[in-house]
Amino acid sequence: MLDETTNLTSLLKDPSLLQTQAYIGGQWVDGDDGTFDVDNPARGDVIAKVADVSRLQVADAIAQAQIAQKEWAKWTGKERANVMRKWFDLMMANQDDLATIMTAEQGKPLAESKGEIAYGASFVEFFGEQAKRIYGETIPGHQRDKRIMVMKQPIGVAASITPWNFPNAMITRKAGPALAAGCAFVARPASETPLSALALAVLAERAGIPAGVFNVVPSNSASEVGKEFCENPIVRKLTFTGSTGVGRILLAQAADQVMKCSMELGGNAPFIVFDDADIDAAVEGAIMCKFRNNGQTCVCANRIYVQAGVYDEFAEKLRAKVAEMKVGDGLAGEVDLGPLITRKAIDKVQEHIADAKDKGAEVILGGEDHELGGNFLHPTIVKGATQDMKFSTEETFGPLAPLFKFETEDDVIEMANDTIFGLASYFYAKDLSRVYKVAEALEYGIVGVNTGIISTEVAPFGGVKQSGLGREGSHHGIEEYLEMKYVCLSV
Ligand SMILES: NC(=O)C1=CN([C@@H]2O[C@H](COP(=O)(O)OP(=O)(O)OC[C@H]3O[C@@H](n4cnc5c(N)ncnc54)[C@H](OP(=O)(O)O)[C@@H]3O)[C@@H](O)[C@H]2O)C=CC1
Ligand SMILES: O=C(O)[C@H](O)CS(=O)(=O)O
Repeated sequence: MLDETTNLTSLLKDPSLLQTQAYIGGQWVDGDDGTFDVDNPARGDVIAKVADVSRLQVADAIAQAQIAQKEWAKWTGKERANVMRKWFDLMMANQDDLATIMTAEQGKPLAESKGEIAYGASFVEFFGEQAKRIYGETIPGHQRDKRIMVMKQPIGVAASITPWNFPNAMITRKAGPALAAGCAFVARPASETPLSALALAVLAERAGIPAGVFNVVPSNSASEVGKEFCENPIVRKLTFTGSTGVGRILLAQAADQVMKCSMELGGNAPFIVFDDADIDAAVEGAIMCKFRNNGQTCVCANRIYVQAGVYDEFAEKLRAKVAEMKVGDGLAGEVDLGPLITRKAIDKVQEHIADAKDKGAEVILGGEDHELGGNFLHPTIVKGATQDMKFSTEETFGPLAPLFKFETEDDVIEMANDTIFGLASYFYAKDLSRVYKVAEALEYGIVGVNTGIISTEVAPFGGVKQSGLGREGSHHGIEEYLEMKYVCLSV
């Protein structure tokens, strides 16, 4: 645990994983704009001062990436796969230290951080294997003297902007397919959590990923970096994970270059419990879905709809289980819920609770400030939630579980789909006909059936409507970093 006498370095088996300089073209460099502070969300202490790169330094990283990419693309898929496997192995060998760094800067419980390191590493492993399987095709000619080929080639330099909630996996979910495809990569991590990204660079260098192929440009000015990424003609791919609002800004900025964009944006996930569900399983699933990362994920249940006949039973069983959840410093030992990332995040949750109460909801657990103070909050459950309350249209991004009561299948499908978002959705039911019909009717990119956790590298993760563009993970994920070339031969 961090305190006045214990700093982050002393908690690490390999302190060299804690880097605060930028990693550009294979060199560790100071920021031309000085440094910015990284805080520990549990205690508020400054744990590191990290290089604040300038826009010129970002441009330099892009230029170096362009040079490196031309060589990297000449490597065979197998050669790329081999160094990516080493990167994966190093991530797993250093899982404890990477997790400690993550919890120190992001706050999630150590066990969740360890889980994220394995999840993040799985994208490097999976796409390293995919590097050997990037296939083109031949197509029967349209004339007797024509032969048609289709080639898949790397798009070039990819730039990435990622959020603080998954400081490792959101980067590797992009860098994995990018590097496997033969692209070079410039990563701009969230200002709250740059240390995890820089630790990834340390291991990429050790794995033998060539200088300039993987670059990390931490900065305190997100918009300046975003503009360089969008306006620099060398960048041909922008990949973003974050809020829909910022996604819109970046899409508008990238339009001038007609840049290929992947957008993993906000969500407002419905979690539906039908009267034929296994209620105990649904309670377990709701807890995992709602309170993972303290509710700070884009796929967390944001609205929990329970059919009238089982509403009170579900509410009481959920309340009893959540009341047992332990809140505390993620580094301090067995806790279920760490701090939220900032005080601003707390204020948003409190705003949603106050709004619900003003409109008639009943708080059956939590709701008040936590005795630990700071960024800690009691997990909260409200009954009597209705569609006019703020959490029905806004992502809470915190430990608030609003319980809505519904009567019929048609009613709940209409309410669940009544949002601009379309990322993840979940429901619990046993009847096969109902399962099939509801899965078809939900307007979301992801549907979890009798499960609250859907995250895996082997499946296509992404949203519809205003939750995003493109897919990450699965064999589909690498297509985001490839261009298709049609070759017509006259023979
Ligand atoms: N679909 C998905 O997979 C995910 C979606 N999200 C969504 O993101 C939100 C929470 O994460 P949060 O970090 O607050 O989201 P933000 O969109 O505020 O930030 C995401 C990233 O974008 C950067 N950024 C902010 N403004 C700009 C800009 N004008 N130009 C370029 N970059 C910018 C941020 O930098 P800085 O931190 O320095 O401000 C951060 O690195 C929620 O809405 C959540 O649903 C989050 C994770 C995953
Ligand atoms: O940032 C997020 O919320 C992640 O995309 C969710 S997951 O992929 O870790 O489930």
